[in-house]
This record gives sequence, C-alpha cells and structure tokens, in this order.
Amino acid sequence: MHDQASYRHWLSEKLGEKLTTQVKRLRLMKDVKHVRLMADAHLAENVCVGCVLATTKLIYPTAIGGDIGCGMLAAPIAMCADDIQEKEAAAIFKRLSQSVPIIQHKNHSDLSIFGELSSELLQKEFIRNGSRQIGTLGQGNHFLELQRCKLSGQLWLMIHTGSRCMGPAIRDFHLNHGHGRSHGLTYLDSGTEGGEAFLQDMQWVRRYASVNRLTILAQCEALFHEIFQAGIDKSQLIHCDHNHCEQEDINGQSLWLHRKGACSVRANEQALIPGSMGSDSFHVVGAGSADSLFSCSHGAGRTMSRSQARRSITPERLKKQLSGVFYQAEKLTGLTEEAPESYKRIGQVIKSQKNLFKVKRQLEPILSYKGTT
Ligand SMILES: Nc1nc2c(ncn2[C@@H]2O[C@H](COP(=O)(O)O)[C@@H](O)[C@H]2O)c(=O)[nH]1
Ligand SMILES: [Mn+2]
Repeated sequence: MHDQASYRHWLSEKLGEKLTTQVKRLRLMKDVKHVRLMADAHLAENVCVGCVLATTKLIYPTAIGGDIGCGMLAAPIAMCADDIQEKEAAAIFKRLSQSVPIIQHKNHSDLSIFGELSSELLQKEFIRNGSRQIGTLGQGNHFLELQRCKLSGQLWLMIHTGSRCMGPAIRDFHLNHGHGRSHGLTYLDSGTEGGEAFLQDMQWVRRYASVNRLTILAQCEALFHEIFQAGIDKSQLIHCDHNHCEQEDINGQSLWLHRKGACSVRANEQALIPGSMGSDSFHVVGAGSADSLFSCSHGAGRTMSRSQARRSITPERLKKQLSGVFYQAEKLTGLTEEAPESYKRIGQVIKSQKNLFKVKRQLEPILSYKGTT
C-alpha cells in the first residue's frame, strides 16, 4: 500500500458520490503521485473526463481516453462575422456536407506521410479504415463552428475532432498487452519494450489526429476562398490536443502527465476552451501553474448524460437555445443530446479556474456543423 496521491480540483460545484469514489480509487493506484480535476470534470467510465494524473513510470492508457489526440484548432477568417447570413450559411453547409464528411471519405488518403505502427493489426486498421477517415469530423460533440469575436466582430473558425477509429484501436490493442493492473486499471511500464511501443503509437496517433484537423482546415480555406474570396490567417493558428500523455517537468521532477480532457497551459501557451453549440468559447493563454500540473479545462463539461439529455430536452426547447446560430435543421432531433443545457455554464467554468490563464478572446457561435447519431 502506498501513500495517497496528492489531489486538488477546480470545480465550482460539489463532487457527486460517484465522482468522489472514482477520485479515491485514482489516488490509490500504483505509481500515481498527483490527481487533479479540472473545472469541467464529469463522470465517465473508469476515469472521469477533465482529469490529469501524474506517474513516475507507469502509463495508464485508460487515463488518456479512447480518442487519443482529440483536440481543437482555431484560426481567424478575413471576414466580418455579420457577413454570414442565411444565404451564406446555406452555401457553407452545402459545401461542408460534400468536403467534410462525418464518418469517412470514399477514397483512401496518401499514407506515405505516416510511419509504421507497432503491430500488423493496427497497420491493417489504418489501411482499411483510418486512411479513409483523415479529414472527417466524427459524431457526438465533435464540431466545426464559425464564431464571432465579441470584441472585434472578427470571424473565427473552431474545429474539434480527434483520431477517429485509430485512437480506440491503439488503446484497446495495448490494453490487451498490459503489464499489470491496479485498482482495476491496466498499466504499461514506460521503461519496457511494450511501454515504448504504446508511447510510439500514441505519438503516431496524436499526429494522425492533428493531420485530420489540418486537413479539415485546408477544406475550409478552399471553401472560404472560393465562395467569399476570404483567406484564413494561419499565422494566428491556435492548435492543441487534450487527450494525451507527456513526460513533463513538475517542480524539478520528471513525471508522466496523463490528460484525459484537459489542456496543457504552460506559461504563455495558448489553449482553447469551448462552451457548447449555443454558448461562448474562449481563447486563453497559460499562467504556468505547477499546482494544476500546467493544465486547465478543455471545455465546459457535461451536466447530464447523452441519454438523459435526449429524454429531457425536446427539439423545440433546443431550437430556442440555438437562437442566433445557423445549424442544419434536419439534424435538430439528433442534436438534443448536444443541447447547451446539457453542458455546465461556461462563464462559471472559466471563473473557477481564472488563476490558470488569461482570457485572450471570448467568442459566440454563429454557425454550427455537427454530426449526429
Ligand atoms: N463551441 C462548442 N463547444 C462544444 C460543442 N460541443 C461540445 N462542446 C464543448 O467541447 C467540450 C469537448 O469535450 P470532449 O470531452 O468531447 O473533448 C465539451 O466539454 C463542451 O464544453 C459545440 O458544438 N460547440
Ligand atoms: Mn475532444
């Protein structure tokens, strides 16, 4: 039995019973030195979302999540947000439906920019499915959004997507080759061949997810250029992922930081904190707090599960919450699980972690492109 890991949280609300039990278990796991819950933390299977966990040598794939490398990207478009009206929105949706599919492309992408994965099984998955998912959005809370900067009126793009089929395949493969279990969670030793193989595949898939987002950005560049003759200023690109594991220096000690739904915010590092499809999003710059393991929330976090949201929020109610936002009306019923009401209030989430960053921009949604189940 080892000492409990240190613990802090940035939540403004009380931890429920289930989350408390989960945190207790995380703090007792082998080699876990620190556990931090971000302001958007909410319950998920085994390890909650909005969690940062630090170890000295063991890697817990479950504490990174399945969508390894999931992240966000933001860039300004040389247009005034108010220039997007009904006609423009319709043209954008039409073009996005053709160029940014939700599930997969018809054709396979060029695979030559990616190196080899650690196993034949994973390589096959990449050739068969992964190669058709580069430049696709995915379902659920993945989104492509146009936003208005509340101060300048400037139009901004935000993209949220991840590693599609490849992240879960890599996680599951390595969980099946684990070195041991602690409190029900499988770990790998970073100092062994198996541990190194996981870490290499993890870097591979973080790159895959990054290329996925950049491919969608390139589609948006073509779209805005052709329809509006407007460019996207990539010199102002903000790009970060929130499901990863990195070896980092924490007060002079080298630790493996597992972030499952948390942004890295070293001093002056930029991060993105979206709210929901009907509420504000934030661009922030890190204050460099070692206490939070140089991390902050990656969103608002859910207040209700998807099934709860589907049961309790009607399409009519969602429609009211989306007033002022262009969306695809035919998706309304499917989008109830993504209703703004099913997320925490982003204003409060930002407030409760204000010591971790400076807010650079606050933006409101004007057009939302999402996949629904
Ligand atoms: N601006 C928007 N933010 C959204 C939308 N849907 C979800 N969200 C926020 O993003 C995070 C992402 O969580 P993750 O665990 O899936 O990475 C979530 O907590 C929400 O706050 C949206 O359509 N637009
Ligand atoms: Mn994500």
